[in-house]
Amino acid sequence: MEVGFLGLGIMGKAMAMNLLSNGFKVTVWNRTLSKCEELVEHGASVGETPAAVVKKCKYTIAMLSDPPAAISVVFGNDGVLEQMCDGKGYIDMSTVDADTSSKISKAITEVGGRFLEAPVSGSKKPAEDGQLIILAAGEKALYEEMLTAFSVLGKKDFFLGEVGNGAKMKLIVNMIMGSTMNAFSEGLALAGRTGLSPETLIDVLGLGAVGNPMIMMKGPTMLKSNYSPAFPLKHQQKDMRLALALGEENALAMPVAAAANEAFIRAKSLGLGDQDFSAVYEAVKAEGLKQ
Ligand SMILES: NC(=O)C1=CN([C@@H]2O[C@H](COP(=O)(O)OP(=O)(O)OC[C@H]3O[C@@H](n4cnc5c(N)ncnc54)[C@H](OP(=O)(O)O)[C@@H]3O)[C@@H](O)[C@H]2O)C=CC1
Ligand SMILES: O=CC(=O)O
Repeated sequence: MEVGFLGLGIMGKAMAMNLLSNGFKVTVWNRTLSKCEELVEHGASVGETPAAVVKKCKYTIAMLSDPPAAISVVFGNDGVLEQMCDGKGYIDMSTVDADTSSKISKAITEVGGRFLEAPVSGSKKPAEDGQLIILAAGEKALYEEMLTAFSVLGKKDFFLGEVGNGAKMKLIVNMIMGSTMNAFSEGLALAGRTGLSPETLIDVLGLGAVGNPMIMMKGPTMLKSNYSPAFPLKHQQKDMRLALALGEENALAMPVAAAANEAFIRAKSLGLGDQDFSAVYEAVKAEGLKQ
């Protein structure tokens, strides 16, 4: 199977690499073209523009940072739409809101193309290990044609119906993740303030129901102030913002998520946007010191 791949950030690079090592022919493009080099060493071809990739490939996957990036790669100069035509499939795996996804879907299908949104849950390591959870929605037949690729990229896929449902599910999952990370950060900070050992807190959590995989994996690195990015904090804040907008559209107040979003915004203003999202712990500690 030959696929195009647009966006070689933390996730896209790992996903494209997985496809290559499982026998797919992959043509890659990235805004910063130098990031294609490592993939080329592993057998990928390079498309000069998103349009060139779509021209060459029947199926093109995108993994881009946020709604403006997803929109610009489709609608911009030399963008996806310029070569989209009958029978070609576009699979957007970026985390965006349902409106962005619907706008892209409409434009692609209006020129005869086929669209699937397929955001993923799981971070850098699951992407490297082909263990993502894929939340697909859109054209069912295209979903079925992509199952071979999804079985390489993920451990489980869900087909959730109409365009927008994958985006919504992903934002809800990440809203829970961001809120949990904040509660955990406050717990670590409070343990420290009260003279308890944060390391012991993690041990205690690990023995009970509250010690989820995220806490157990991130806790020890947070205590070492190691925030090497697996999931960049700026993307987690984007997801909180989009989830809060989804809450507003559906008349649901989400004060816990709103408070977590504020903490991520504070962390960004401390220059932590490109660090791992667990760096919100630094913002929690800094805020605590002010009081
Ligand atoms: N990291 C993670 O753990 C997970 C991330 N996600 C989601 O996946 C997506 C990608 O995440 P991740 O790989 O971590 O992000 P990165 O920040 O590592 O990569 C972002 C990618 O988007 C590209 N990009 C950004 N802006 C533009 C633009 N205006 N035009 C064209 N390309 C652009 C970047 O290109 P360039 O290299 O030129 O900057 C890069 O290829 C995000 O939506 C994120 O929320 C989902 C699950 C897990
Ligand atoms: O979107 C991030 C993730 O870990 O999933």
